[in-house]
Amino acid sequence: YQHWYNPTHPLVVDCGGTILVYEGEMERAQGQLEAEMQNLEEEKNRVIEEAFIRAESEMKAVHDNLAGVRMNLLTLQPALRTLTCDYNCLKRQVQDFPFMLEKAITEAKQEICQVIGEVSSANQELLRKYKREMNLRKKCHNELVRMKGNIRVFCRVRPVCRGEHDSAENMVSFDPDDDALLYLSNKVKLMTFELDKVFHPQATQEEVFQEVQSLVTSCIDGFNVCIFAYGQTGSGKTYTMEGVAKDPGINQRALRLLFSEVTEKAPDWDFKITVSMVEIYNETLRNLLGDNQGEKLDIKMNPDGSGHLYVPGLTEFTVQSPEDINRVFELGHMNRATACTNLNEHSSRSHALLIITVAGVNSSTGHRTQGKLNLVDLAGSERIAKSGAEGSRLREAQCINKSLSALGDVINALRSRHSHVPFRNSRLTYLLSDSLSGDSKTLMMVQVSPLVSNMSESVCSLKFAQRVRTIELGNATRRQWENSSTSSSPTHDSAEVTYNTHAPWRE
Ligand SMILES: Nc1ncnc2c1ncn2[C@@H]1O[C@H](COP(=O)(O)OP(=O)(O)OP(=O)(O)O)[C@@H](O)[C@H]1O
Repeated sequence: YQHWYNPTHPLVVDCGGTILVYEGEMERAQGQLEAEMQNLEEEKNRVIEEAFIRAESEMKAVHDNLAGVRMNLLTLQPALRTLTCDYNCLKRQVQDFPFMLEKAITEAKQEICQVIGEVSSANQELLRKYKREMNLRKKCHNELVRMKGNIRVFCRVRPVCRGEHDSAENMVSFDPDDDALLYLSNKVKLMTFELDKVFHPQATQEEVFQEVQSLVTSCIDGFNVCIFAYGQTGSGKTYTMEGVAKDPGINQRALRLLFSEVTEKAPDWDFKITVSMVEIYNETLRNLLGDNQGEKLDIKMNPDGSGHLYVPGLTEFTVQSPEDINRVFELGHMNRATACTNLNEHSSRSHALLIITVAGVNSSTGHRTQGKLNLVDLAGSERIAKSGAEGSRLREAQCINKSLSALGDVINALRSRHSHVPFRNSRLTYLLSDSLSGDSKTLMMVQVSPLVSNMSESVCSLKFAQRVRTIELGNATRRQWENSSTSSSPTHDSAEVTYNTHAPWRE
C-alpha cells in the first residue's frame, strides 16, 4: 500500500478533496438529519401528549358514563327483581289458572245453585204472600162494594139530534159542581135526581167508557158484571152500547180492552175470551151468532151439577185476534137485521145481549178465574097506552113491561138482600141470574132524551133510576141467617119465586 500510495499524487490529492467535500456534506446532512429527528421527536411527543389528553378526557367521559350506567344499574336492579318476581308470579298464576278457573266455576255453580234455591224459596214465599194479599184485596174490594152497594146507576142525556124540532126550553139542566145531580123542569116544577154519575149531552163515547172500564176489566179478576142501557126508544141506548162505526160504544170498546188486557198478561196467564150474542124478543131467546136464526133457545140447569144455568145450542165465538172482534159484531148485526123487516123498530122492542166470558189460568200457580161481562141494550121502556095497543103490539108491550119490571124486582131483592130473588119472572133475569147475584156488579145506564116532548118518559126513567139507587141495603149477616133458615141452598138460583114487590117499578 505505501508503495503505490503517494499522498502527493494529484489523483490522491483530488480524491482527498472530494472526500473532504463529501465529509462536509455528510456532516451537513447529519446535522439536518439530527434536526429532523429532533423535530420528529418533538412532534411525536406533542402528538403523544395530545393523544394522552384526549384519551384522558374520553376516559373521563367513559368513566362518567360508566358511573351513570352503574347508577342506573343500581336503580334498575330492584325493578328488575320486582319484574322477575312479578313474572314468576304471573307464570305461576298462568300455570295455576286452569285449576283456579275450574275451582272458581265449581264454586260459582254452587253459589248460583244456592242463590237460585234461596230465590226460589223467596219466590214461593212471595207467591204465598201475593195470593194472601190478592185474597185480602178481593175481600176488601168486595167489602167496599158491599158497603157502597154493588149496583151503580149512571145517567146519560143524549144531545138534540139534527132534524129534531123541539121547544127551545131547557128541560134538562146540570149542576156545575156535582156531576151526580140532574134537574128536570117543566113549566110548574123542578125535579132533582141524584145518581152516581150524570153524563151531559156533550160527553163522548170515550168519556163514558172511561167511567165503566174498571167495571169491564174486573171480569178478568173473575167478577160477573152486568151493564144495562135503560130508557125509552130513541133515548140513546143503542148509541151508548153499540155506538156508530166511527165511534163505537161500550160493547166494542169493552171487548177490545179485555182482549188487550189479557194479551198483556200472557205468558203468566193463559186467557180465553168467548163471546155470545143473544136477542130476547117476546120472551123468546135467539142466537145472534148462530147459523139457524129461526131456532128458539131455552135456558136450562147445567147437567154437570154445578147449579149453573146454560143455554143449549148458544154459539160461543172464541176471540183470538182483533179482527175476530170486528167479525163478531158484523155477524151479530147481520143476523139481527136479516130476521126482521124494520131493524130500528125491532131493536126497540127486544133486548140485545152481548155476553163476554173471560176464563184464565195462571201458568205458575194454576189459579183459575172466570168472569162474565153482560152488556145489555134493553128494549124501549116507554109505556104503551093500554087502550091504544092491540094484537102483536100489545103482546110486545106486555113482554117488555114484564121483563123490565122483573129486572127492577130482582135488583130490589138483591140490594135489599131478600132471601128470595125472583130471577125466574122473565127470560132476561133468569138468563142473567148468575151475573146479578153473589158479588156481581151491576151498572144501570139510564138514557134520557132532552126533548120536551119526551118529558114524561124521561121522568119515568129517572124515577126508575132513583129507585134502583136508593133501595135500602139489607144486612149481609141477616141475609145469610135468613138463607140458612129458609133455604138449604145458599144460591138464589134455586130459590122459589115467592118475592113480590109492591114497589111501583114501572108506573
Ligand atoms: N150521545 C149521542 N150523541 C150523538 N147522537 C146520539 C147520542 N145518543 C143518541 N144519539 C142519536 O140519537 C138517535 C137515537 O139513539 P138510539 O138509536 O141509540 O136510541 P135507542 O134508545 O137505542 O132507541 P131504540 O130503543 O129504538 O133502539 C140515533 O140517531 C143516535 O145516533
